[in-house]
Amino acid sequence: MSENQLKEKAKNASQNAYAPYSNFKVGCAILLKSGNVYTGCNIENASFGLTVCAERNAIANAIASEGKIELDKVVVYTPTSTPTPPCGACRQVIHEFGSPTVSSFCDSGESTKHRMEELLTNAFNLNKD
Ligand SMILES: O=c1ccn([C@H]2C[C@H](O)[C@@H](CO)O2)c(=O)[nH]1
Ligand SMILES: [Zn+2]
Repeated sequence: MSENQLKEKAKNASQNAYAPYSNFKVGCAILLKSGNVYTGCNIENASFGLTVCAERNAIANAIASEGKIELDKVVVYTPTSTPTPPCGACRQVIHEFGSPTVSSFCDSGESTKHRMEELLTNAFNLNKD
């Protein structure tokens, strides 16, 4: 699936966001190495800390359907005038499932594209022996 098709899916997913507190509806589409695509939106909670981002919900959706996953591309839509790459928590969770490209786009049409290593340098890993 093309980057533009992934953008369309991410923006569509944002329409399902539950964001009554921030009114900031985010959507995410992820392309797996398997070739399949999953989406997610942010889901807020009255207990603010329980809010889950669009990116992590997309990953949860993929794992619920496929079990083991490997991320190829992550595309995020935010309702902003400049592209907004994922928050730190999402970067660490994306890192858990591969080293995808991460694209962010917004309402101005502007977009950014980063490799995971740029977004999360020296990532935390459990290097047990
Ligand atoms: O990477 C991010 C950062 C924030 N949000 C959501 C969480 C919250 O509902 C709203 C404002 O922070 O945006 C995401 O979906 N992804
Ligand atoms: Zn996040």
